Amino acid sequence: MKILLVINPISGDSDKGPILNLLRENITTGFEIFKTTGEGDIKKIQNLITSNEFERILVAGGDGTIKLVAEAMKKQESLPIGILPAGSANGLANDLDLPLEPEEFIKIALGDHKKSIDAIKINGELCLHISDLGLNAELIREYEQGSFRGKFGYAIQTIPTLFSTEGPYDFTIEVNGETLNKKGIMLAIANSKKFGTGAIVNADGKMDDGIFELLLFKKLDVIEVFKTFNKGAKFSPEFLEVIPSKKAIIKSKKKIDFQIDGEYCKTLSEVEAIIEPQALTVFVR
Ligand SMILES: Nc1ncnc2c1ncn2[C@@H]1O[C@H](COP(=O)(O)OP(=O)(O)OP(=O)(O)O)[C@@H](O)[C@H]1O
Repeated sequence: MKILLVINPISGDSDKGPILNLLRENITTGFEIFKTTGEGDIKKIQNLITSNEFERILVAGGDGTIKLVAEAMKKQESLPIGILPAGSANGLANDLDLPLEPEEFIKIALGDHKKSIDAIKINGELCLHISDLGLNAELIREYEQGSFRGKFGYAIQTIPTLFSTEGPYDFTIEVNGETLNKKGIMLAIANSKKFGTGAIVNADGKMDDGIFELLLFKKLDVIEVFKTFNKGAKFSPEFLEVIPSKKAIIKSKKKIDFQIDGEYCKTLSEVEAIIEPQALTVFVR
């Protein structure tokens, strides 16, 4: 079997050496390695895929690295991806219920049980997991500018960001044939049940149902935020409104911070989201 391994050396601030050693023990036929550099990776991965006959791609990194690979495969037949969770949050792996022990996730990534999952095309970019406009994107912006990576980095940025947030924001949402005017501190576009941190905000969301959910968070409420640790929690409609759809256009007069799959993008005032059914195949338990 011809395998390409894409490794992100900086993701999750972790040493990928132990994963590499385990892969060498498990794949006796060898594999090609591509280390991401943060510059032009999509094009380079695309060239590698088109000039080789790989049968699967293993990805050692976080959601951002999986997204690079997914973007690289957009124009050709998609290869199945074996996820080796090695990011700070590993939101997609978490949502797919992949284990975090290298011996375990390598077994799955080299196995033959796979499933197709949807993606969301947001302003032309792929979102595999969850994106949002507002508070969480502000937090990610501060985190990326800070000097700490990993979950500690997120935690340390939370308090100052909560105090300096520019929300609440006024959103105009064209969805399901209606135009809605809504106010909120954050509007997420979710293909998954959870945020990368594990907070369960969309318990009914499925990654293979051909729809996404718009999640409008109306205000900060500590009790409701604590409920996100609990799988079966029902949120107050004063805190969270859920709008399932296949397509939405979100507008705001004020430019708002925006993130896709845990990566800060920029501030913008219009977002178009369209579901891409079965965009990606991944190995699962
Ligand atoms: N060698 C490198 N140096 C700097 N940046 C890199 C390098 N390789 C990849 N990147 C950048 O890393 C980002 C992807 O990181 P990824 O999301 O996989 O890890 P993470 O942020 O630690 O994890 P998570 O998304 O799970 O929180 C991309 O923006 C990519 O351009």
